[in-house]
Amino acid sequence: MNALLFSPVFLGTNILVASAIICLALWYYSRPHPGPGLWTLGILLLMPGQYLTLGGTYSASLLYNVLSYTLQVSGEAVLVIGIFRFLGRPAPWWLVPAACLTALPWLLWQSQVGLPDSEVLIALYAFVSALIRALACWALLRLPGDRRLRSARRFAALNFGLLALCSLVGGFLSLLDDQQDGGPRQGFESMSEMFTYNVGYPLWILCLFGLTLLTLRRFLLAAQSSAARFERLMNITSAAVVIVRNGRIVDGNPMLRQLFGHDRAYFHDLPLAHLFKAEQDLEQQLGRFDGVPLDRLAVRSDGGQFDAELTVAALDDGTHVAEIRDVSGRKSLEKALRRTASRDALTGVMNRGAFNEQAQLVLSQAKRNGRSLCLAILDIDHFKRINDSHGHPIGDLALKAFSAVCERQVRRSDLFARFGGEEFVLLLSDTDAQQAFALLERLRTSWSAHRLDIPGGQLQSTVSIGMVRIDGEAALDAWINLADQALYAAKQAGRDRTQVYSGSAA
Ligand SMILES: Nc1nc2c(ncn2[C@@H]2O[C@H](COP(=O)(O)OP(=O)(O)OP(=O)(O)O)[C@@H](O)[C@H]2O)c(=O)[nH]1
Repeated sequence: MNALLFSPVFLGTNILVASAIICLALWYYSRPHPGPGLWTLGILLLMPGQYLTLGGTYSASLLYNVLSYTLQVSGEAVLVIGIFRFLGRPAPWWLVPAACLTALPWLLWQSQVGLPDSEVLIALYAFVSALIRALACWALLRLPGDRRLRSARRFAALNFGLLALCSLVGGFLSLLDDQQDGGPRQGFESMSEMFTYNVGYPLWILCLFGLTLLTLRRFLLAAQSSAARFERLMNITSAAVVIVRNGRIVDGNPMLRQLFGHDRAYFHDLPLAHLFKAEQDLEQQLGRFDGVPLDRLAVRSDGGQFDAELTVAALDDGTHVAEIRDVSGRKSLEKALRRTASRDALTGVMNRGAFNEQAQLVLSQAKRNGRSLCLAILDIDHFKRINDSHGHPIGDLALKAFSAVCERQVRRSDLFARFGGEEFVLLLSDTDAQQAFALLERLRTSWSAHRLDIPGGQLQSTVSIGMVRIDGEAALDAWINLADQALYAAKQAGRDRTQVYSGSAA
């Protein structure tokens, strides 16, 4: 028992347990990168193979010997396959059956001689493992891969090379052991085992250290690459990016200085909210709107303001990353687009779509407040004749002039729009029928008095107007229809007049 407890074999197997734990940790922390998982598997195969040889000798059972041998060579092979995978190469799985098949010559020899010879098997294992370890050394030295891993690879290769040499020497010592007096020996009595555990295992620990170094170096390189990518991204992005801790700026990219016009020192420890106009409790908002863009008015060093989009996202170390984008160009474009979409292209007054939208609002507000409203449709008389006798461009000029005459006279709160062709609509807020009639008459007479300068003379025209007082629950279309009826009546009555709808809306 004492011999077992102090046996170097026991020490060796326990070193393998520790190695398996280390490789397991390497695998866990480097997932999903390949390599350490196979190293762990290799050691897990080596361990039972080694335990089977506990006590320094193989048993007389053939099955026991073969099982122990194949477990150990498979473990060595899987470990080397792990190195191939770590270096990003395809896994040479053929190595496992090839290593196991090396037991065949020994089995054949045993079948001839009869008695199993453990020292010869140990020697065979030593020679085969020397080959496998030499392959690991070659792979680490020669296989292409990330140049930045070169020094760590050389270190690991050196140790695997030395381990391969050690296996060779161990193998020869096993054969020497075999020449000596027969019979099972304890670990202390076997030269090969003494050599393996005194030289081989320290070298194995160095190999393990080499593999750990390689993995750590890969972590470091990955972190460095990610930091370099982040830095590059920060430098080329068109947005200001800041790191914020407790609502205060810790770091920012060059665009931050460019956007706000301050030097780098100004931003250090500055509350993020100071970059914006209304300094609401931004810190609270940061928590609530994680990753949601917020519209803010940002303030430059010269006091100038610009529309900014602020997006803040929490990082896992308790800090926030904030992206500040100058969106003033986009905002003014949006404004221009909105304006274009709601305006009539020829006259510049509101178009029918925008009128319908806004008129609905005015109607519902007036209903709530009990205010009076009037709606009128204005139609230039005999407009076809203008087109026919002076041409379409002059017709366009007349439409523009009519719009200008009307716009000059209506209030800002009134809605004036071109409905299409030579037809216009006017919604008068807070206006009773009398006031509306007076205004419409003023418009009508202004237009008939207007003289439009055209090539070869002046153009004069009249307008007919149909008006209705909005005094019920009917929808907008219904009021437009009634105003249209009044307009028709005005046209029928000889044009150039304002006709008030006299019937009931119902
Ligand atoms: N120049 C120009 N003409 C237009 C435009 N849109 C419609 N028109 C013309 O306006 C004319 C409208 O003619 P009608 O609907 O017969 O009306 P009208 O000649 O004014 O007759 P009444 O309304 O009965 O007085 C048509 O000749 C259309 O081609 C435009 O944008 N520019």
